Amino acid sequence: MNRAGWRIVLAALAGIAAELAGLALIGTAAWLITRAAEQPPLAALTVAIVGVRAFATSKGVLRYAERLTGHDVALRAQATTRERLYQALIPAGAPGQKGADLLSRMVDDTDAVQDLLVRGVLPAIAALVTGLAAVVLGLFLLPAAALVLLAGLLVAGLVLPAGLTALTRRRAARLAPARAELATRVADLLHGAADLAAYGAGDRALAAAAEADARLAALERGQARTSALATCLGVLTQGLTTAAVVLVAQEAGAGSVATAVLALTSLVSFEPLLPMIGAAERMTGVSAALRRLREVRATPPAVTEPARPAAVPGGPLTVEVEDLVVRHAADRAPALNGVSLTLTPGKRVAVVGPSGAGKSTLLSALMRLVEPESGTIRISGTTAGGAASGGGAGADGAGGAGEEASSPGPGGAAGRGVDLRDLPSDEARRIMTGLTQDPYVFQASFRDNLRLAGPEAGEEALAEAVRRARLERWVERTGWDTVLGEDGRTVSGGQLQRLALARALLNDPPVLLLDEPAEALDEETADALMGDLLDATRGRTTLLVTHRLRGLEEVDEIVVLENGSVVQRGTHRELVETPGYYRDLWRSEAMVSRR
Ligand SMILES: Nc1ncnc2c1ncn2[C@@H]1O[C@H](COP(=O)(O)OP(=O)(O)OP(=O)(O)O)[C@@H](O)[C@H]1O
Repeated sequence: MNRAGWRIVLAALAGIAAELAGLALIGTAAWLITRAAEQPPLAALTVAIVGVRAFATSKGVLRYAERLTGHDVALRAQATTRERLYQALIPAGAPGQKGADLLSRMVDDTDAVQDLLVRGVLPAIAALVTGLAAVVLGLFLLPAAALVLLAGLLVAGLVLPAGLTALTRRRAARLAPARAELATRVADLLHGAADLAAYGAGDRALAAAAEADARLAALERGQARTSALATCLGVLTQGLTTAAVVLVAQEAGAGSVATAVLALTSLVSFEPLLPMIGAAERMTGVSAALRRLREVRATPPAVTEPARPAAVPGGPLTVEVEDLVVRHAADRAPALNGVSLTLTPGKRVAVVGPSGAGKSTLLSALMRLVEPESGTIRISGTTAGGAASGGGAGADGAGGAGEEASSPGPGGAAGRGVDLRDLPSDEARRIMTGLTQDPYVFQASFRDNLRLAGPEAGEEALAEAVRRARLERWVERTGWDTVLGEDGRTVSGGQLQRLALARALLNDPPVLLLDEPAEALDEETADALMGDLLDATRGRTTLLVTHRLRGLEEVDEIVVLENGSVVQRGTHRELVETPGYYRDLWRSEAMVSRR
């Protein structure tokens, strides 16, 4: 048995010992009082007096030990569960559950693991052993009374909890949707407050939330009534069983000492059992919580990690995308349908196309966030194996455009570099990463928000990234250590985009990916940012996804995507002369800027 197993055994033994000490205390005390009433010589009572003291003291000590060991086991189990959950969530592509639901799984559902042990398994074992001990004692004193006690214990320990569980299950089928509905209504109220206020829809939304609240409250009241009734019936069973034991004992002429011992041990043997009725209700929720946790853990990761990871080729890297097909769901058309492009060291490629064309999907595939259905992404360097040197691929002049070298890793094909699928996904993201479509601002200082992309970065590197992202004036005003607000709400869209760009520049990956860097910026700022960005990426292997065409004269190749396929490719000069999406967009941009 492992250490966790031994800890559970220890906690269970401590719980059993504490309950048995309680039973023994009451049994001995009952014997002592009734026997003392018969006024025997003091010597006849000495052992019982010592026993009462010993059981009273040990009961307290054992109860303390039980709480200590039980909670130790439960908290450790909870920590392990949470750790496993994090491990299931870390791999690329978090499971389908999002936001509030995932948070509730992380917090409430993992608490259920603690309840399972502290309120379920461990007390149930102690209650079972105590009940058995009382019945065995009864068998020695008066078998008929023991049978009465056994019947009472079965009603309180099995029938009532089973009945309550069945009723709770039935109600849970209505409670869970009602809870989810209230949570959704409240989330809508909180997150949509501005829109609700803007269109005067706040009262309606509030009324809908109040209705959902009333429905949930009614269901919960019903559940509370059922649970209270079951607890009452448990106490009633305890009283009736004790009375029945006394009657049976008197009927059988058991004598006052035996009657008192039987009556009081019967009464006490119910004590650990009664909380099990309430626990049964909680356990219904616990089993649902455990099922939800299993669901998260069983969610397959978005991409498969290689069994034998290949080494990242060394030197400036070339990325070759060939006939890439990516489908987000089996029943949907492919988001990318046979896309090919090559990024040689120092080359800058822009990907443009209408909304939904598959631009972000292409970046996700390069970052190993989605698994391609077919096609390949190959990475080759100028030297074989080893870690790729970080930053500014091509900056040292090595490996000009089109230059390739073999980099035979264990899973790589010699001569043609390695397939991206043969690299661990975090390695893939170390060599190819950058600005994502929905950058997030953490509730932390500006400095820490930036350091996310370079924990080791010194002050100079931070300042340089800030300067290149044209953020220095804002940082001067707000300060490096200003904590950015919840959900980044103290940051404007433009500042958020610049912060994300600063992160990408600070991280300085061998292949820089930029998804809509000028998104949400006004024309003037967007132009300035794109100008700076194109300066900052000169000589750096870059894939730039953008909606704006201004500045693209500078990039080496432009790829136009439509419906997941490449419909045009070439330089800016070539594309503005060719009829198609690019020329149309270029003309409409020019018309807008002339106005
Ligand atoms: N996680 C996803 N699950 C299902 N479908 C998705 C997912 N991500 C994208 N899609 C679908 O794939 C297609 C391509 O989306 P993608 O985000 O790559 O386009 P895009 O060109 O980047 O669009 P935009 O310019 O609006 O960001 C769209 O039809 C989109 O609805």
